[in-house]
Amino acid sequence: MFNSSRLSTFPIWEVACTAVLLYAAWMVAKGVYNWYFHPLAKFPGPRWASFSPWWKINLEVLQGRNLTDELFRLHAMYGDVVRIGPNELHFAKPNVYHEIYNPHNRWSRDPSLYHVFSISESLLTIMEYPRAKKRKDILQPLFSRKAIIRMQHLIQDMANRMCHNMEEHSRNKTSVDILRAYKCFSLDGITSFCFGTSMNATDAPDFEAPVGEAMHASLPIEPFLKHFPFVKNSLELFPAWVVSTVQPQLSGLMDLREALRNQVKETVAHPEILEQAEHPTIFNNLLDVKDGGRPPSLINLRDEALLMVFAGTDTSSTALTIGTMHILDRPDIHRKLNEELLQVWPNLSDRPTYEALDNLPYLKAVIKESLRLSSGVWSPMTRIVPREGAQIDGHFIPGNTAVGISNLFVHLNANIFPNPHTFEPNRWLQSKDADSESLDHWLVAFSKGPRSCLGLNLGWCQLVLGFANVFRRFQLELDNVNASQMHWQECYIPHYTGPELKIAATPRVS
Ligand code: HEM
Repeated sequence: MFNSSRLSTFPIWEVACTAVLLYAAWMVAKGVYNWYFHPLAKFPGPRWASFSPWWKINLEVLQGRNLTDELFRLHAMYGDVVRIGPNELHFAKPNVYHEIYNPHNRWSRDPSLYHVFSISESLLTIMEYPRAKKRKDILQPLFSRKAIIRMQHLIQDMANRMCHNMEEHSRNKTSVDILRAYKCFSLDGITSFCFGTSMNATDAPDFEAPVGEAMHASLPIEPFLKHFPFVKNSLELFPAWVVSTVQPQLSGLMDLREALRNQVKETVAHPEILEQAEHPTIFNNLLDVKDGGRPPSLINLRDEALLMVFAGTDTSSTALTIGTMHILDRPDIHRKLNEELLQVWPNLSDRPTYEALDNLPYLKAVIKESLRLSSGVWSPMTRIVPREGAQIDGHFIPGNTAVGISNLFVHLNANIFPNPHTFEPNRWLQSKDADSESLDHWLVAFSKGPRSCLGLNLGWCQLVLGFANVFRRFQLELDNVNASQMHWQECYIPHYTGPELKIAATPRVS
């Protein structure tokens, strides 16, 4: 029988206090070890950063600041290598980028950064290289340049739908929120390309598509979930409707999750759907298992699909937005781009091919400059040094250390890119003598090495068709906002937090 008197005599407070004290003592002992005896003890950096992970939690979660802003300050104080965690180093010299992210380094991803992106495994979140390579080899053929050229009509179709919605704005005499427009364009392009079904976001009035809005709303939670993974895992335990009721701004995201889960379920139950589809999707590749291997689980397939959406939507739309805002701020660049587009696209009712547009040198320079200033991922993409250790920037780095360098340290380096904060496409056109290094070597928005972007060709195609369609088909003017007012927060990728980016877009007649 239940004995309540036994419970009342159980010293619950004493046990709790002892547990807290033991935890605190363990933290202090570990902190002291980290300061004085850890293999990274000789590397400079803020004292509390090496003591415990709470230095980063305080900066990113409690103060809500960008780690990369702090990194620029720290490197100015401490030099080229800074210890920014008990087990983490950040480097500042651009050439170190190619020491860490290069084809020969098969280093694992750092789970403490990447675990946040999915509950099961997807290409981005498989930490070890050999298993990631297997998954990448399966998906790669779908994302080759040849495949993108073959399926360019899918992206052009989304560009048409975005332009129709912009025309609607013009008829209603309202300006277009260009960030939202590009997000919808990228989202629809990726979902239609990867899964064979579009989310129809480009058709949403004012480009306010629930899925796009939900993705935008969910991103600022990333720094918190990164440090407190159990919260992310417990979100998965609740049905979608519960999460949507408690957090209504996440309802679009839950819808997307459900839609992809149902699609995956349907596809697995009826694989003949794949044969009937108009074009191959990631599911054709993932479910086509050879050599007696096992296909990924349902949840695994859903997470792979979700990650495609997250990896490709914001990265492409941020580059398009940053480029567009800067071009409209600079009449000389705007004029030059329009003149070039007019040459290959003289008749407005034609649609030049992706290959023809991709051959335009000035458009290419505009895209590279947009990628440079948007930079793909902002947070240092940490990798784990193999057990035997490695030489980086002339230092011996012990095995199992997390190392990284943010893309921003390459793209904003004034020696490589003079006046780095200025949008200057011409810098990509200046001829170089045969011996000098091409500037392309320093364009790292898609990262480098074996874990670099799978969707590079698709992303590039979205930029080419996005810029070409918007600038050729519309006369554009900034509506009471300019490029210097843009504001971005680091949530692994840049997340927009500034004023609405409104553009008056009038359809051209010829
Ligand atoms: C302008 C557009 C894009 C940029 C700048 C970009 C940038 C990047 C970067 C920097 C990484 C490395 C991330 C890391 O190591 O932490 C990455 C990886 C990845 N990206 Fe992209 N991306 C773009 C578009 C896309 C698109 C359209 C897709 C697919 C739909 C995509 C899918 C992926 C995937 C699956 C990975 C993981 C690759 C691996 O682990 O091997 N990306 N991307």
